[in-house]
Amino acid sequence: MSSSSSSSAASRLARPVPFTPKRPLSANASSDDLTAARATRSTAIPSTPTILGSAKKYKAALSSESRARTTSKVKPLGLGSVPPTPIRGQSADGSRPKTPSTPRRGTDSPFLQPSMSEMDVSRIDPEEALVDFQTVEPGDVSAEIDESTLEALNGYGKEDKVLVSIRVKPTEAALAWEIPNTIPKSIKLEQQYTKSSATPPQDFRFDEVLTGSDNKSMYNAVARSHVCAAMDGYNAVVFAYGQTASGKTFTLTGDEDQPGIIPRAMKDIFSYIRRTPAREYLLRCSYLEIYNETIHDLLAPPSSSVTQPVQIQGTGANIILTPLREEVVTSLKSVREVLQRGEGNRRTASTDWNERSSRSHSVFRVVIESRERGSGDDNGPPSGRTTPGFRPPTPGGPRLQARGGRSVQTSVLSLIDLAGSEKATSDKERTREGKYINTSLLTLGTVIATLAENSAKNKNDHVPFRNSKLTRMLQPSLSGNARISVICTINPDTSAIGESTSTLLFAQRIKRVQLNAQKKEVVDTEALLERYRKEIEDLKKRLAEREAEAPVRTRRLSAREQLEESRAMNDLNTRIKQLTKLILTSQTVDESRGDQSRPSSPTKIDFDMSPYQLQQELLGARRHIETQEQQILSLEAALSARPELPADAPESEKDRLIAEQAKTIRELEIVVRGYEDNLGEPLRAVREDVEKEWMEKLEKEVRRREEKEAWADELVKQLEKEKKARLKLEDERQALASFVKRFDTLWLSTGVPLPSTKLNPPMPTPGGAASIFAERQRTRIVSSEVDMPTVAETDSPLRIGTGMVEPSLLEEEWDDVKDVSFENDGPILPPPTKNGDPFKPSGLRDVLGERGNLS
Ligand SMILES: Nc1ncnc2c1ncn2[C@@H]1O[C@H](COP(=O)(O)OP(=O)(O)OP(=O)(O)O)[C@@H](O)[C@H]1O
Repeated sequence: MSSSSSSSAASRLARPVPFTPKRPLSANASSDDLTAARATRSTAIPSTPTILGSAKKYKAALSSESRARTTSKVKPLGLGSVPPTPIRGQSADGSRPKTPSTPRRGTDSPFLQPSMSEMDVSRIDPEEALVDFQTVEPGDVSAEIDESTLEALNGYGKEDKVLVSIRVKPTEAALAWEIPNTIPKSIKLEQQYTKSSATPPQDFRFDEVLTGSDNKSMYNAVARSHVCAAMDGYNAVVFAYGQTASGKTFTLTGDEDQPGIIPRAMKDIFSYIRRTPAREYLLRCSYLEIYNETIHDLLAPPSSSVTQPVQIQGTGANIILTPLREEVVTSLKSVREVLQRGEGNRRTASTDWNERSSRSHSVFRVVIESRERGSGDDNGPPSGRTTPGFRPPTPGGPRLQARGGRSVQTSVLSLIDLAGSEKATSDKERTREGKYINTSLLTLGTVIATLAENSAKNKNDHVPFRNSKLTRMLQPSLSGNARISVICTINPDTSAIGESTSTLLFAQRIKRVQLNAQKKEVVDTEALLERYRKEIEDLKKRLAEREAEAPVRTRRLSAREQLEESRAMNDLNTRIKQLTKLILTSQTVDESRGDQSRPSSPTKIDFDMSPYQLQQELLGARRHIETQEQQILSLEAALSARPELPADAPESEKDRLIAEQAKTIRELEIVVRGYEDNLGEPLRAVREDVEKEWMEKLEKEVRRREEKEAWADELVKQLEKEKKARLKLEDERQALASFVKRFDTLWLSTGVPLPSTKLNPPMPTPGGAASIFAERQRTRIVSSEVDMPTVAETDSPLRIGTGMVEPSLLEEEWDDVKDVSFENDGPILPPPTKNGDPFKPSGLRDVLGERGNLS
């Protein structure tokens, strides 16, 4: 690069970039043209955002544990720094009292069983949690989100590709990259740094190429549309990828002067709520990091996060992280508290390149639950919507889900700061971390490459999501069900050409990944929002009952009991107020701007349900569907039983009634469909679990059977051999018997009386055939006990009683026995003749034959 071009490029890169409109029709289109083009491409945001969600089952628990780890510094946050919130009842050592979790459906109110209470918001004093979230980021006026901005931003909702942007870090050093004015949103290596000057440097083109330090324009260009998509019901993921020290954390978190994507996104979320009066919201945040391939919950107390790492459970797109703490946030103040706590727990360290390098991948997640506000939400207990156009057949008759019929839309916004790829460092520990970081980034690269290849060639090759925790966790999003924006950060120095090129190649690959994010409508009565609503309803009923009984009761109570009674009623009141405050509406967001009294309410949610619990949930949901179907039937009956309109009724009146009826039916269909969708996930999960369990059992049985068969074959063989050996023994016995008989006959024929001591019977001698035989048999039994699987007698094709084992020799063993000897087995002496003459040997040999015949 020449010095003049270098300086001009440097000034271009260092210059803050103004808001960059996305995807112009042509390189020189005016901004008005662009806005118009985007507006036509996008769908107008409905005044009532569409309903979506996935049924999440969880146990909720409010908790106020928020001890920061002492090992790491707290990075400055974009939301400004505030002193830690003092908490009433804090102990001397700074630890806060632990609050148990919310009782599950069907349990009594925590106020009736204080010791069992799992959700005690009353411990958080709103007065002590005061915060002015406007002071966090003066100048960034949330009112910027107006209808037209939203429409324009939502243009990206129609995209099925990942939004890929490059952010070039400002630098004082010599630049190796240029951003040509002629080709918009492109970047290329200066000619002089390409290896072969004959080849022109490659132009890398992206959705955005950003320079400078202005985080606001960066956020508007690459993340805002995705935050709005998440508020509109789509899952959305924004992540930063790049070499170490290239500016990922600066992009995601930022600093006090330039807040990054996370604080800006949270502010937009609250703005969105404020400008959406028709809906009410519940927001939950979680924050985790993947360090050396272990997932740590950054919001859990440090000790428990170390001892209890977060596990990824489930398969495919249905993964669950457990145990993972989620905290309900109701204001920017509570968000900031959560962020500060999580940031404090992140692992950072000084490396050769970055004084404060992230040594882990961090994921900040916001679960957004929302639903239409019911007619009874403002005054008195919510009673649900009365079906439009429906006149109940009986007073107070069927209503559309007074207890949980309104659809709840759930979406997740994930903001991810990946650890930076790096070379080996001078520090051993950093090098070890670096290996894990590089391996998981490599896996991410492979996964993206395979996905891109699959999309391009319409293939279905195996994607190695399971090769790292990061890709496993991102699997649902990368598989398509999320809108994704990736910001690839590069350091344009000449010293980092290799790393920057590799980042740009990664960015090019991810651009080819196909997405298909969907919204779906579900009726999720288990959603926390719904549970809060239900609990409020129950509590109000209890309070009303107590109040009605109060005049009679108090007359019977002692002074102390009266005091307790009034305390209990106070508790009920406080609880109702607190729960009501947790449910955000545009009205309460506005109120909280004014009185700043919304408490921060950390809530623990964990997702570890056993298959049994899941099945119970499933049964409950099924019963609910049946009820719904009954309701539909009775509603349809009621509709058809309606008095007909008089013939002379105006057409407009008829049309109105028809439209109302059609709407009613549509709503009922949505309710049922929602339940069916809702059931889909748990059903699949349960089926997969059951199938897996039975497949394992089956495989085990097959293995056992094969082992048994092999054993049985072995026994049969052994039996055959024993049979042969026995036959041989029998022959031997018979030969011996016949020998004795002939001998006796011969002796008798000599006329000499038989001596009183006859020929000794054959006895086993040590080392002889019988003892070898007994020894072999013993060894066989012992070895069969060791090697053979234990099989019940009834299982075995052969029965072997230990006491019944008779000595036997296998054929080859028998052959080994060279000498069959008997006790006193000396030479057979001829019997003396009557007159004392020696015996005639020839006759005897005739009778006996060769001695060898006996063996
Ligand atoms: N666009 C930018 N404008 C101004 N300063 C920047 C920019 N990008 C990065 N920096 C500065 O560069 C330094 C390193 O940035 P940062 O910590 O964000 O890098 P990183 O990619 O997150 O590194 P690591 O992967 O090691 O965590 C910080 O001091 C940051 O303020």
